[in-house]
Amino acid sequence: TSDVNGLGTDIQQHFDNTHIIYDNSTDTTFLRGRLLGKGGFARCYEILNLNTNKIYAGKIISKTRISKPHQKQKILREVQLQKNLKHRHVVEFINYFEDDSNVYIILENCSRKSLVHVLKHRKYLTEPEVRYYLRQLVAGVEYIHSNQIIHRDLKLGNMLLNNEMDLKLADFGLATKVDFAGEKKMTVCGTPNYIAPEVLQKKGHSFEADIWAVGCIMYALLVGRPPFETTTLKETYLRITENNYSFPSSLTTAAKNLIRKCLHPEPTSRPLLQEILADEFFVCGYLPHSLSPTCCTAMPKFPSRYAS
Ligand SMILES: CC[C@@H]1C(=O)N(C)c2cncnc2N1C1CCCC1
Repeated sequence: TSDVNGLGTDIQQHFDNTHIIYDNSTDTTFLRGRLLGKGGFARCYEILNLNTNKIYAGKIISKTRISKPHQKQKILREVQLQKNLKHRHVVEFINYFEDDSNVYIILENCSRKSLVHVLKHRKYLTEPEVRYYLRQLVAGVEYIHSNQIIHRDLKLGNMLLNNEMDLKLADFGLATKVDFAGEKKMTVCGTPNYIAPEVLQKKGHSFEADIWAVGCIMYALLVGRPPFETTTLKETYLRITENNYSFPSSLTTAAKNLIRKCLHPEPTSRPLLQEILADEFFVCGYLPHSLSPTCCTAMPKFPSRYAS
């Protein structure tokens, strides 16, 4: 392939011009690139903005798949929630447009995929790495909660990494806006991965459901598997309602204590986001302010003066 638009042939080869996407609302032409994966109704692709030569991630949903009004509403609500959010640790919403056959959601590109991929390579992470990722996750969740939004599907697959290894919170498909102080949501349309007991039991839920998920994420990053994982969904749900999980002996006391607080069955007994960052786990251990991309595939050796 010749270097037609100065991108360099290594990137150029990802984009063939058989898939041209035109956004007439901004008079912008995109090339559709390689498939990144599927999420819900959407097929996700790298896409290249030919006006700016910048690469984005595009969620492309065929209109045939959202023929029923409530399905289109779901997409529009996701866009509505995400489009006004602007934070270093929340995926940036770029644009939404439609053509005859698809709707398009253009988002910030996260070239290093998600923490699912990191854990696939690494099995489990060191405590300093977990502090590094959790600090950014908590910052992003703090921001969306301050905008009255509950994410409701925090999980490793929605924790994406850009080229600089910054964590970006993604996928507001199950998110909801709290309309008044003290409002309790009664239902979720979809199945959250790290679902909290109060959501399962339809007792009314709010921001605390995201804290439960942060506890599940912290456990999964340190142990290499989720706290309530079993072979069937029914058994997993039973363990969640029974609060039945255990720690491997490898975990430090500070890590176990923080996870235990986040996984408290009573939502109001769980820590606030600010309390998580002030917890002994964070304060009494080394928190790297940057992480090499090699940590996606190999265990880092932190300077020995930073014990754990
Ligand atoms: C486009 C969907 C999703 C996403 O939201 N962003 C921002 C993203 C940004 N960059 C790469 N991938 C992204 N993904 C992946 C695609 C498959 C699963 C999640």
